Parts: sequence; structure tokens; C-alpha cells
Amino acid sequence: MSEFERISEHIYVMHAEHDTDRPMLAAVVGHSRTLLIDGGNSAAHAAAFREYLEKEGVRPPDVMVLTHHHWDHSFGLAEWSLPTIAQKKTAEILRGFAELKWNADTVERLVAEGTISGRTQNDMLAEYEGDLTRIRVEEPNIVFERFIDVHLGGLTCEIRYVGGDHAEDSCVVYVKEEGTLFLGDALAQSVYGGPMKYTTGKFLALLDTVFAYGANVLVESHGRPMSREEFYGDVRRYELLARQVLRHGRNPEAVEHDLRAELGLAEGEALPEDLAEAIQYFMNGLDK
Ligand SMILES: Nc1ccn([C@@H]2O[C@H](COP(=O)(O)O)[C@@H](O)[C@H]2O)c(=O)n1
Repeated sequence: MSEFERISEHIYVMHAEHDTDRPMLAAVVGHSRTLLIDGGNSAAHAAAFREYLEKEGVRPPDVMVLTHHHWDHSFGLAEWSLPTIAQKKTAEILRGFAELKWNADTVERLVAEGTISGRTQNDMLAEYEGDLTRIRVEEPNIVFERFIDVHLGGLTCEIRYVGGDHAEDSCVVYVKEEGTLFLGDALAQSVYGGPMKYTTGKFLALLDTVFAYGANVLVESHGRPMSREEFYGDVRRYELLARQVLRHGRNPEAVEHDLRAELGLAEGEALPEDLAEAIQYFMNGLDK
């Protein structure tokens, strides 16, 4: 069941849906323009958000930005017929995807070569109801390298390339006057091209970049909007973990031991599952 919400005076969202891996879509509405953050994973996903915005009487999007190239954020692009802003690498990757003839064999080949995962294949099959020939990919047409600002009338969205493990082209979008930072999936581990990983240096540098905004609300594409306090509380656990990896290197037992102490876990109390997985991702990210 799709869930829509006006999360502030100027921001409307369609929340993430996990069954077919639909990320959150957002519309930032200024006096004179509306910016759409991410295009969705399919025409159906895009249409659902557009219909909600119409129903709410919101000014329709004038321009879109992609937080990164992954299918779930970009394959709905064609449905919107909008000028689309993307980082240079995002545009390059989607140009390549746009040239493919999409069908089950193409997706099978992309899985075999590690460009996407078997889980993505399943998510695509679910979203496209088994017919992968319905996939349409379009290339973005406004390309930037490091920063671009979009003025919406009384609101400025600062788009910034940050990279990271999840996708080499990840960007964040800061809605300055609202103090809201859209993180896309920038803080997540890698998902394609080998075992999932976090690279300690990249992860800590990214956290510094994120903290420097001093945002009041932080939004990850597959999560719920969080207050600064909630977000810092959650991500701080990963920061502690990354610092233990810097200290102990390829010694997961020592990492876990000291992390448990820092988190104040009692003897016998299980390490939260997400952190146990993340230890493995950080180990995968260490140089061989
Ligand atoms: N642990 C995971 C998480 C996600 N995937 C697949 O990758 C796609 C892109 O990742 P996002 O975080 O951008 O959603 C996603 O749609 C999943 O199909 C994965 O294989 N393993």
C-alpha cells in the first residue's frame, strides 16, 4: 500500500516501498518551481506519485534530479518528460543503459557480469510484473560534476556530488531554507560488483560531509525522515564501528569486542544484526 506525506510546508513525499524496492520520491515546492527528487523505478511508480501531487493541488514538477543511477531511482524518468539533472557519471551510465534492448536476456547478462545483482533481477521482475521489455531508460539532459544549485522561488536546493561505496555517482540534495538533507542511498554499502562492502576512509569522509550540513531533518531513500538527533544516534554506531576497523584492521573479533564496549552492551547481549553485517562489509572493504 503506497504511503504519501507532506513532511514540511514545502516538501511532499511518496514513502519507500520494500516489496519491489521503490525508494522515496520527493517534490520540493517553491513559489515558482517544483523540483522532483528521483524519478522512481518504473512508469507505475512515477505515475502513483504524480497522481498524488495532482490530487493535492501541488504545482507539478518542473525539473528532476537523480541522486544516483541505480534502476530503482532512475527507470521512472521517462514517465515524467522533464528536464533531468544528473551527475556526469550518472548520465554516462544511463546513456549506456538507454542503448540496451531491455528484456529477460539482457537482465540475465547484466547479473552474470555483476552490473546488477540477482536481487535486482527479482525486484525488477516484481515491479514490471514479469515483463522486462516494459523497461524504458532515458538519459538525463542537464549534467554537472560537483555542485549545482536549483532556485525554486524562496527555496534553494543545493545538489552536491559525494560518491561513496553504494554508487560511485551518489549525490545529496540540501533544501537550504528548510534544513532538510536528502541523502539518496549515499551512506549504504556497495551492492553490485562483488561482495558488499564499506571502505572505511570513504565512509568516514562521507559522514564528515553529511555532519557539516548541520541539517535538522535527514532523509535516506529507503528509510523514514529522521530528526538530527535520531539520525546522529543511528549513524554514530556505524562511525564507532568504522573507527574500530581503522584501529584493528582485519580482526573482526577485536572490532566487535571494542564496539560492544563502546555501545555499552552487556555480556551475552547480541550485537544488533545490522552492525554484525556491517562488520563483514567493512572487512570486505579492506585492502587484500
Ligand atoms: N543488500 C542489497 C540491497 C539492494 N540490492 C539491490 O540493489 C538495488 C539498488 O540498491 P538500492 O539500495 O539503491 O535500492 C536494489 O534495487 C536491490 O535490487 C541488493 O542486491 N542487495
